[in-house]
Amino acid sequence: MEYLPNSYPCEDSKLCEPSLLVPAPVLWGPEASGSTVLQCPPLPGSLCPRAHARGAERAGARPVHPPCRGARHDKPGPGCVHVEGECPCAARAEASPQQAGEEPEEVSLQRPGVKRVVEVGGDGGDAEHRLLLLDPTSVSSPGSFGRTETEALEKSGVPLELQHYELQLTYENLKSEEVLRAVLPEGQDVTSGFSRVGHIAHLNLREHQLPYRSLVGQVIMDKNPGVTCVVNKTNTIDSTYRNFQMELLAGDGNMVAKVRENGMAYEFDFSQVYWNPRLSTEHERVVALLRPGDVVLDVFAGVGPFAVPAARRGCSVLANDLNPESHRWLLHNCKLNRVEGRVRAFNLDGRAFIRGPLRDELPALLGGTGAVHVVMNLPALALDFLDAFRGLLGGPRGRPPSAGSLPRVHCYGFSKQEDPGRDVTDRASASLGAPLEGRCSVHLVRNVAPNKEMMCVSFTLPEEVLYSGHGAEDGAPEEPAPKRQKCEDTTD
Ligand SMILES: C[S@@+](CC[C@H](N)C(=O)[O-])C[C@H]1O[C@@H](n2cnc3c(N)ncnc32)[C@H](O)[C@@H]1O
Repeated sequence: MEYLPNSYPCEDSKLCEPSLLVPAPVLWGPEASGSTVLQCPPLPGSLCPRAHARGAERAGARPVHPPCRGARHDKPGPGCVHVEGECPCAARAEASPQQAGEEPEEVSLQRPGVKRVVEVGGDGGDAEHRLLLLDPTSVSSPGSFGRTETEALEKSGVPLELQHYELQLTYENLKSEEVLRAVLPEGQDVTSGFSRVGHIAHLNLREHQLPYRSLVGQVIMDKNPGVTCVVNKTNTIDSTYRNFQMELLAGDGNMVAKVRENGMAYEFDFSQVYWNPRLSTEHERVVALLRPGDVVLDVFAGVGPFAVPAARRGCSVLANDLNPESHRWLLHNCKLNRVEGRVRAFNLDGRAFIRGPLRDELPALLGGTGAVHVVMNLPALALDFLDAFRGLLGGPRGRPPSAGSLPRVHCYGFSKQEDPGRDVTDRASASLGAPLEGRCSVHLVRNVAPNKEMMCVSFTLPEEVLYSGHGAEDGAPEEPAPKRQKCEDTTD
């Protein structure tokens, strides 16, 4: 692949039209019988690492391409074979199809705005033949075809030969990684990975990428239909409300996102509240535990991803959040999903909510027919809030005989310990003042960072905690939580 002299976009955030000359392998065949010519063009290693790697693996050697360059991604990107122990990224490698012994992926050239089947010799040329353009990153020789493809070609009488075809690509036809690789200084991470919340793409650029932030933002917006706003998260997170601090890289700056999760619609100002698309499975898991008629007490409700679907399932919900913006959008989302009749929303500190509205309602709720679930998703701090349940319904008489089943608590916590399950169980026990071992279940929610897990510990609130005569003082915790704290993890 060769860059034309005018093919480089300018380096100051404005892109001019780059164009590339790409010798793409071509499948050549008569229209009817599909006779095919395949010939391997010389492939430049930097642009087709997969093809090189595959050849090398076939020959029993190690891949010859540089390991993947993405600084942060969950799995190797296109054209990238992750080399365990060599990749600079923290990727949890998934075997490539080739490594897993599967058929290689689609071999025809797939690029936006490029026709895969072209006339031979231009319009009015050879009426007998058509060219099928192949992806040079997948096909380097006839041996690149998988068994199914080879059999199909043989069956159609297509000889295995490759032809060269010169293809002129413009900015429109390039993928974001290719554009960024062309415009960023050599050796620079080509990070085009981002998370998406509605129309907003959010990145987490590293220090050395910041000089190119506007350029990266523009390319991501151009290359991803529906993205009209690109922001960069700064490395700090406001620990009180868990919303990101962010700067606008490209686009209209409209921060009000509209998303769907597990069949529910949500709207919120992404710059003001917490929202994490990676929690959708966890929200679904917990909501699946609920039955119509149950009661949900959501202490750190955010904009409603537990509360709204729980209400839709037929539960009554008390949902609380300290952030006035979360509270506002929670009310909005209840209306949006027509469940406002089942949700009562509060704007209190979690401890005040537990020792206020929750305590007031609990005796009546425990005598009811439905189960009572308490959800506490503030993983950095929630385990510490469990002491608010000590002696919550305590008194000289203890538990009244008429009290029904005790509440089921689902409390989240981060752990960096070798045994995160034991760690969160021990911390929950210490906070409650009662041992939970053997009386709880622990669920791994997700890996948040290297050596950092998000866990959920679920248990029935022990009677000796709820009805003990010695309650934690009402109001503020004994040691006030820091107002702001630095957090290495910017995703929660
Ligand atoms: C990690 S988010 C979880 C939000 C939502 N439950 C979810 O699953 O997406 C934690 C929420 O707790 C709220 N919060 C933080 N500190 C709080 C406190 N002391 N009391 C009540 N809510 C608090 C934040 O505003 C944020 O919305």
